[in-house]
Amino acid sequence: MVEATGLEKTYPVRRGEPVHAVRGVDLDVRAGEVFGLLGPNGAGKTTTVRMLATLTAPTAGSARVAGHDLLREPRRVRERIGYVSQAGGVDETVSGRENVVLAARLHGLSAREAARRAAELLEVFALTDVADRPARTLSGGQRRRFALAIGLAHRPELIFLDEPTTGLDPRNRAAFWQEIRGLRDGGTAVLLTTHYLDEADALADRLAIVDHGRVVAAGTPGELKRRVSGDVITLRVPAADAEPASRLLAAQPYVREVGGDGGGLRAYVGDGDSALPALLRAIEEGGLRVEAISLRRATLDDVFLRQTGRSLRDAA
Ligand SMILES: Nc1ncnc2c1ncn2[C@@H]1O[C@H](COP(=O)(O)OP(=O)(O)OP(=O)(O)O)[C@@H](O)[C@H]1O
Repeated sequence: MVEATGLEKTYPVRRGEPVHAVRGVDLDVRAGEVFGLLGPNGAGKTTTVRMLATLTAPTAGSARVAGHDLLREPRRVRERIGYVSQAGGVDETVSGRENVVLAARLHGLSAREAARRAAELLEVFALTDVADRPARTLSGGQRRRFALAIGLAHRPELIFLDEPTTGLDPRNRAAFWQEIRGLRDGGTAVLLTTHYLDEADALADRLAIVDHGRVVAAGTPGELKRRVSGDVITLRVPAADAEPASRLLAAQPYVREVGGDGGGLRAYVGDGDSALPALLRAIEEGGLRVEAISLRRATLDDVFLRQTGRSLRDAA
């Protein structure tokens, strides 16, 4: 669905250094999958998606999108894709239904076909009851679902969703994830951007983690987490003990990698349940003090931490 090679985007800035928003991104999104671009604010996710959706021209690189060359056949690409921006693109002055009908008409459906398609989508997204209210009276969750229906009006093979659940409450988010899974199961490929770790983990079949305009890791959530190792032991020690504690951790045969500082040292281990008591013994024998210790499974944040040295939570 998407094969991108070396995509770059540089924005010229008046009286300033140009901004290298995207610095050489390769992507491969297959039919029938939800693909996630995960990264902090400003990582270049929106710019990448806007390039793939023909909305802004790449400075360098090439891509095939939905079977067509992005640069040579942008109109063909546009016919086959849908795009839902962060803002959502719902016209507030008319009803939700009219929004969907209008989108279908714009893509060349007849008035009758457009009405039928709109009714179908409103049913799928449980919007029929609120479809004829002015769009400005809709809740945030309803508005998001209308934006999705608008993006799907012309039955695209691939839909781009930019931060689809930002601002939704947890219940609406979970419901929206189900809608997105439903799209995929119905054969529409989905490329979405997110800065939520749990969203990428729960929703993406495969993902690329982006930072400063580059892909720093890519794979299924499971593969990425396995790459980090199994479990993470986090220790808080007094500042004076941070250096020796870090050395002591690194010297343990079952510790694969050490990261962080005194505020939160991280030891990546294969099997946390057996490593934890061994580590506690080693610390005691070393005469070091520990203020807090915890064990958890590796998350996508650990993948990001390992690749960039920062936590996605702090970076976002
Ligand atoms: N039109 C523009 N002119 C100059 N710089 C821009 C422009 N659009 C984006 N940028 C810059 O490019 C970088 C990447 O922005 P982009 O919106 O792609 O990131 P993002 O990962 O989608 O983040 P967010 O989630 O905050 O939208 C940022 O530093 C941003 O300020």
